[in-house]
Amino acid sequence: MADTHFAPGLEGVPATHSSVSHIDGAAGFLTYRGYTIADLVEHSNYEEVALLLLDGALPSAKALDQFDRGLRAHRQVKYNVREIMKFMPVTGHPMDMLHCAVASLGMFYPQQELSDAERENTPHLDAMAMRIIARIPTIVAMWEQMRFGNDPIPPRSDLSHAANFLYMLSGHEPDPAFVDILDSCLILHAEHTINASTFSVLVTGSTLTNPYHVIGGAIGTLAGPLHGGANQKVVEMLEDIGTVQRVGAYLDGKMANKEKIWGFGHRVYKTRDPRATLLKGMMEELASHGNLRHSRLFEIAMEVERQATERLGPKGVHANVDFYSGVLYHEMGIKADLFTPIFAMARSAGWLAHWREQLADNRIFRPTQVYIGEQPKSYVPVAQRF
Ligand SMILES: CC(=O)SCCNC(=O)CCNC(=O)[C@H](O)C(C)(C)COP(=O)(O)OP(=O)(O)OC[C@H]1O[C@@H](n2cnc3c(N)ncnc32)[C@H](O)[C@@H]1OP(=O)(O)O
Ligand SMILES: O=C([O-])CC(=O)C(=O)O
Repeated sequence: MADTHFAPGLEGVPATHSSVSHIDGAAGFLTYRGYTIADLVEHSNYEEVALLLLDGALPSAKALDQFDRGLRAHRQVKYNVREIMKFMPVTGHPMDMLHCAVASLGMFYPQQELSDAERENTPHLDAMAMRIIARIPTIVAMWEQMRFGNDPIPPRSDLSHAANFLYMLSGHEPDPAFVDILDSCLILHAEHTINASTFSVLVTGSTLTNPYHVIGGAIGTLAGPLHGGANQKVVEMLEDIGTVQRVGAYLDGKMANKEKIWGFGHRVYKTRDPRATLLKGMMEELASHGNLRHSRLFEIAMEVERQATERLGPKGVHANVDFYSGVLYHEMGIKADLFTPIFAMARSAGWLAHWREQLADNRIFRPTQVYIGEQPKSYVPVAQRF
């Protein structure tokens, strides 16, 4: 069979119609439902952006208030989820924990797959989406306490989504500057067209399975180092480089061995990812106040970006969203293995918006393949095989 239509990694192949977000990869431009990410970071907050993604339009004050109250009211997870988490090895990666814990939420709800009536019932789907967005931060923050032998810190309903997460992570009143930064990071990570994890949402959702499987699968997909897992790798790489003076030799070694530079390159952007620009700007803003705790890491990051862009820019390989996010989280005192779970917290809104879009016009995903195996032949009994 001819393989003229085969595109490895489905590069350039449209998998769906969508109105959730749009990327101009040549210009380095990203919009959610028509609004630029820069505008949303400046004027909005994560709660509003999540609802914008889910509903398709900026909400009225009443709708936003209702959604926000819903998020605050559903932060608690059932005691049984905590019991399940108790059996997970504390040495496991938080993304593995999150994958299991989110999938397990489906067992605490009556239906295992969506009936036709449920699929067409918008308020029912809205409620499921809102509850998932509300609970992922709780699970991540609970784990941060539980893995060090502490009791989870109960969520607070008087705090915003970002503030409550930071509070639950540490048990301390969060620094308002860090709340603002995290809120902006959540906005910037909330959505990104048909990336690998969102594609997994479309495929899993198209079978009409429950949203916990859909989001669990997406979390597993995001965890990989070629996707969301790169943010942890970036900070590990910067630590490994250690000093600004070592950047050149480090990059030369990587290039010579044909190894990837973490946080660089993108299937769609052939210029700098606009989210990297905004994240770097936030780090510069923090630095301008002169009290960065980890300025060394930021200086190394900037030098890696400068030198890696000199080497890889001509190929269209530039810094992506994962390059500066970890440096920011590190500055906020967040551990490196929580960077990708924070990405998942944010992306849950985009995933669920695509899940809703898929259900509204569903057809099961079932692509084909180019068969390159053997033609039919006779079975050979084991005694006659060499
Ligand atoms: C949230 C996100 O998912 S953002 C992406 C996060 N992932 C990373 O940062 C991991 C590092 N980056 C990568 O592995 C890739 O750039 C990906 C996975 C993001 C995109 O992969 P693809 O679109 O398949 O790009 P592909 O691997 O074909 O790269 C094209 C060329 O650029 C090079 N290249 C791409 N990324 C990098 C990199 N990070 N370091 C060095 N070279 C790179 C490739 O070696 C290839 O070179 P060649 O044409 O000489 O063979
Ligand atoms: O779009 C992609 O392929 C990966 C990405 O940047 C994201 O998911 O945010």
